[in-house]
Amino acid sequence: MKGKFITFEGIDGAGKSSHVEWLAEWLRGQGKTVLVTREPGGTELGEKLRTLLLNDPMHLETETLLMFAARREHLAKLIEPALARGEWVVCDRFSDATYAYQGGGRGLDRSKFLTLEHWVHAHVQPDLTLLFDLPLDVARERIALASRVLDRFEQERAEFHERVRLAYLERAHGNPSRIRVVDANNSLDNIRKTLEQIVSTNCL
Ligand SMILES: Nc1ncnc2c1ncn2[C@@H]1O[C@H](COP(=O)(O)OP(=O)(O)OP(=O)(O)O)[C@@H](O)[C@H]1O
Ligand SMILES: Cc1cn([C@H]2C[C@H](O)[C@@H](COP(=O)(O)O)O2)c(=O)[nH]c1=O
Repeated sequence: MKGKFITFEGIDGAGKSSHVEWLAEWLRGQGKTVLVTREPGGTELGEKLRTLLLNDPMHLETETLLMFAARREHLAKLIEPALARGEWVVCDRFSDATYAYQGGGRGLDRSKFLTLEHWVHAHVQPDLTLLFDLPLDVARERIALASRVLDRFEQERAEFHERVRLAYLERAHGNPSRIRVVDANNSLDNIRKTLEQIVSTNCL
């Protein structure tokens, strides 16, 4: 049977990464072979681009093009071959993040996003996207509690992150069959029950 492509999305600190490995293990328990990966990153080149993207100031269009360059490499080297082998791919962020961060957060012209999306992966879209949604102040509190060094995006002002959140919700509204909004202002256990239910209903 064909593999599925599942992506995780949400504002910084929404709690995505706390569930990516968990979902992969749960799917393995259902007999699936699962590849876990992330964006920007996933490949050797993509991880180098990630370091630049998360640390070096750059023009908005440079940032957008590098996100899609990393994505092109990721699709060619990891995602498409894994799906072709019948494996499942669980990816921490994908193009919805460009829509939300570069589009919503920074104001990139939507037609430029659509052109790049069409060029780079018109033929591949996630089967399911889990959008972790929660109020910004809760996400900020979680990040503060984790006391980690903040990257270039995490250092952005609250208004930037509010715009990112709204853009994600707007994208979900426009793609209701692919993007499922998960209430991330909840316990890990409750979120996991929700994920099990969504994935079972939509993918298994
Ligand atoms: N449901 C939850 N309740 C309380 N704390 C949580 C919950 N989920 C995650 N956290 C904590 O919040 C912090 C951020 O979580 P995590 O790294 O999973 O978020 P993220 O969405 O992947 O963030 P980023 O995109 O910035 O990497 C971590 O310290 C994590 O332990
Ligand atoms: C794919 C993608 C990512 N970003 C931003 C969003 C996050 O702030 C960082 C990645 O960090 P994480 O801890 O792994 O979530 O990159 C973006 O702005 N645009 C994108 O397309």
